[in-house]
Amino acid sequence: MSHILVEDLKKSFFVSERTSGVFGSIRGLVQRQTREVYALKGVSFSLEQGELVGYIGPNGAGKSTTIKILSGILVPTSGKCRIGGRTPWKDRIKHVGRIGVVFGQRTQLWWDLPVIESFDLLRDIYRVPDVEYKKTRDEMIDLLALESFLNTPVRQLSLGQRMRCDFAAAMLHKPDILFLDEPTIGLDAVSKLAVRKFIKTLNKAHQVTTILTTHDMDDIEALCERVIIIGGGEILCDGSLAKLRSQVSSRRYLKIHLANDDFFFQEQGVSIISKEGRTVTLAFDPLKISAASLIAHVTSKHEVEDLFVENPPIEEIVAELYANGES
Ligand SMILES: Nc1ncnc2c1ncn2[C@@H]1O[C@H](COP(=O)(O)OP(=O)(O)OP(=O)(O)O)[C@@H](O)[C@H]1O
Repeated sequence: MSHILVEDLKKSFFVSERTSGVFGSIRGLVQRQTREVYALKGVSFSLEQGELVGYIGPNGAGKSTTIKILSGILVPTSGKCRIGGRTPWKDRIKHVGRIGVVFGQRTQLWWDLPVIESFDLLRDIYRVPDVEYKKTRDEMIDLLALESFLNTPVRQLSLGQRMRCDFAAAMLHKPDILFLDEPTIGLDAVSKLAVRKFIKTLNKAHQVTTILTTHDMDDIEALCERVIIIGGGEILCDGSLAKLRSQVSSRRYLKIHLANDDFFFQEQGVSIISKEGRTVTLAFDPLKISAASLIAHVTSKHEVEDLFVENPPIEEIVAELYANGES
């Protein structure tokens, strides 16, 4: 049985509309105009225990609405959602004991309290037995190297330190599901790598089913074998990064470092994307010309110092999918 099962989830909101002008304002006082906004238009997916999935989409796509429904904060307009055999918004109290949430943009720790006291408060809120609490807490302190700032008030921590504490806080009640919302936003390169390593460890060692929402495609490439893309309240693609690439285009790039400045090349299915100094980038369709024949063509006509075949960056693929979803 799937750990998370979502079937044809729909959610709409009614938003007030204001008519412009004085008459519009007066009419608005007596007769409120509303408009229905569809945040989710029938979203379906399922996740097995221990899966780590990237849930991505442009602004306003419906990511937060989905996560709020999955956490039991919002009730959908229609559709089904079962997590560990429970319906989140119906069994809310039991459900929140099974989930952990980390927001890159805000903390669940108490700003003025030392980190360790925030942890103790969370133990009381989630009613974690003391022996179990100490075991998990010490494991997290170790894994995330928190020892040196456990007695520092949260407001005095750097963003990287705070994020590590937030991860520990989310794990203290040993959830089997984690919702991560932009967990690396604003972090420096070293802290980003540390957070990604920790997410991987948690996911593998504890079999925590993890849904990661992010706009950072490096997070996705580093962490997710599977990606679900949502756009305009609908699922645009669900599968591996390889599937995602093949769904959009088979395009590849050949980057060439030339031995001298001159470059002239014409071939069907090949276009010159850029030429900067002696570095030329060609785009080609491997269904029309193989990388091997293209390289043979180029090297028969030009003296080449080095060359690489590259996939389009994942940002480019995702942007194309978002654009297709809008059209
Ligand atoms: N409480 C609400 N009332 C009215 N409309 C809402 C509400 N919450 C979300 N929406 C609308 O639903 C749509 C989806 O919003 P949602 O916040 O789920 O998107 P998102 O993918 O999380 O976007 P972002 O990346 O910007 O956070 C948007 O059009 C948004 O304006």
